[in-house]
Amino acid sequence: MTQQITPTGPAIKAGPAGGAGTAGVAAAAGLGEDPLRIAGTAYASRLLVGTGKFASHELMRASLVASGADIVTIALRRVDLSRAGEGDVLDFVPAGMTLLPNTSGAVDAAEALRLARLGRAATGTALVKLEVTPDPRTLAPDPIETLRAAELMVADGFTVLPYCSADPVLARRLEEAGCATVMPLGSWIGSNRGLRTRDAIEAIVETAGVPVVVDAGLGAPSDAAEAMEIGADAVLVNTAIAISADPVTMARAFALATTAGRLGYLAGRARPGSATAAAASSPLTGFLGALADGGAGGTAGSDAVSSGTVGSGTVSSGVGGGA
Ligand SMILES: CC(=O)[C@@H](O)[C@H](O)COP(=O)(O)O
Repeated sequence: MTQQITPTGPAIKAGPAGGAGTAGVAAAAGLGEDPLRIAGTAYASRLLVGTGKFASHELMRASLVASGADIVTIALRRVDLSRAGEGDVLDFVPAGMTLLPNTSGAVDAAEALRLARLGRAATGTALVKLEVTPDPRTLAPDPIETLRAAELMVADGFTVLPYCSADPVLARRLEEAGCATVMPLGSWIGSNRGLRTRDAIEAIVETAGVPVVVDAGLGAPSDAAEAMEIGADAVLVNTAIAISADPVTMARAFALATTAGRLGYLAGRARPGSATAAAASSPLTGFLGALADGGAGGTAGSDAVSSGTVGSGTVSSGVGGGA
């Protein structure tokens, strides 16, 4: 069962075939109270998934279920907008998932808007993942046309989630234009090269007032964890799941990694220390000496003693423990 917490707002239900779904990993990890909020709707899962490149619709469906995702993006160009035929890809999106139609293939703002309007008419959702990628080599988002399209779409009543360059200035402009998220790229779509834009993503995260969803290029679960650890609100993954040897297991792995990264971020990660010097994990001075002064005795290596605290709890460590 997917874990959309507030099944109201702009989200629509997809997939007449329905499905058992899977307990959202995020919910299972106790993150039900830490939902991802997009345009007033809360979602338990912070992993968004794409639907391209799967070997079959059935495998796609099983992978979506395994991902625990609440939001699934689908290229409007792939959808039979007339809904005339049987077995359209939409029929394999598990019930309960929120459809996020995308304008993949659009080369300018006008085309993106046209696609988005067709999609809204066919699916009933005002949510749109804006993609304007005129360069067939890199599929890099066109920042100028993306901003232009975002302004047009917002004015037309869409809830706009734009795929964009990892550029803090552009991200701010998209937010000012009324976008519901920003979705900076980790690396080129389908490249599986991971978080090549890490520094820029960190800069975006620092100032963004809308959710930051790292989209594209995340090639391994650890890439998703890294993006979440630096404060991204969510990640979107397609290729790395779809073309893996076992997409269902990989979907699950990305779900776990996304949750792990989020927990790491919430826990407040330790800052990296010196590159040239260690910092002992256990005190090296004033420890055994204090015991001797207090007359507690104890030869190193004999009794277990209490040492220090971790968080709020006292932990026990054997005397003579190293760094
Ligand atoms: C599916 C989608 O919306 C794209 O933005 C993109 O395909 C995701 O990137 P990867 O395929 O690299 O995960």
